[in-house]
Amino acid sequence: MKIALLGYGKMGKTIEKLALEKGHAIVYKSTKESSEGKFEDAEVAIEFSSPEAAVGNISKALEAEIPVVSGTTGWLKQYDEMVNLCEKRNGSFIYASNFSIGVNLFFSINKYVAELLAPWKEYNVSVEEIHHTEKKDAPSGTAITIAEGILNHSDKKEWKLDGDKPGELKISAKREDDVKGTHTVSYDSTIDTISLKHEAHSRDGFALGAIIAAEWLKDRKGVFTMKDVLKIKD
Ligand SMILES: NC(=O)C1=CN([C@@H]2O[C@H](COP(=O)(O)OP(=O)(O)OC[C@H]3O[C@@H](n4cnc5c(N)ncnc54)[C@H](O)[C@@H]3O)[C@@H](O)[C@H]2O)C=CC1
Ligand SMILES: O=C(O)C1=N[C@H](C(=O)O)C[C@H](O)C1
Repeated sequence: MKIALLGYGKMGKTIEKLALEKGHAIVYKSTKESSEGKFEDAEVAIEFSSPEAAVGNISKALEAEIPVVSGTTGWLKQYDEMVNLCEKRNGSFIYASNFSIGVNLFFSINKYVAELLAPWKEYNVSVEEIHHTEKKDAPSGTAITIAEGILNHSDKKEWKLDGDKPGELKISAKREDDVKGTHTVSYDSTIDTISLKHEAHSRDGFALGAIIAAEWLKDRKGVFTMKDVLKIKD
């Protein structure tokens, strides 16, 4: 598979390493400052850039009729715009806040536990995410997906960064040196705490999931999610 990497930072470089090991070719790569290779040679684009650059990068791929996998977080107010563009161009598009298989299983476990705990009002639920200090957005895209999974089964109305008012699901965001991504859901009562935790040990899981998504998307048309790719049913 011939891959274009839109964004060649920590994730772009990890994807390049694993894609080459799997026998794929990188035919184009771009950063904020420069690019190399021929974009039009790509069979699929994998986009991990920055919140400000994501919409431009995804549009560029869809306009060129190249299927695009996007993992950039922090731009989702314009998600519907990208879905509309994909439909207009009869293109192929997957966005996921987290491409790792473990986190996508965690999303389903999270929803199951939220439903199970819903009647037990003595437990107060909250979400915590910890990431490296270079991360631009807070809370993480993954924490937002987790919060949305809880809100469907909760009296709380909305998630809020550091929220502590009734009806707010609190998300705490911490930044520590080289943390790849740790997400914890806690159900606290005066008697005990129930915790669900996912801890990424490296970026390989995110990168591998994005490559699997690109392999799956390459010959399909439409807008998809990682649940489609991994055949996960909630
Ligand atoms: N969905 C997922 O599984 C994951 C998502 N992410 C997200 O991916 C994004 C990138 O993460 P990292 O690689 O760690 O960041 P990074 O800061 O190491 O790399 C970002 C890259 O994007 C490039 N870039 C910026 N503007 C660009 C433009 N207009 N065109 C092309 N390239 C441009 C930068 O030059 C740099 O090469 C972040 O939003 C992060 O939250 C990170 C890990 C996993
Ligand atoms: O910026 C990161 O590094 C990560 N970002 C994603 C997010 O915002 O959820 C996924 C992962 O946790 C790593």
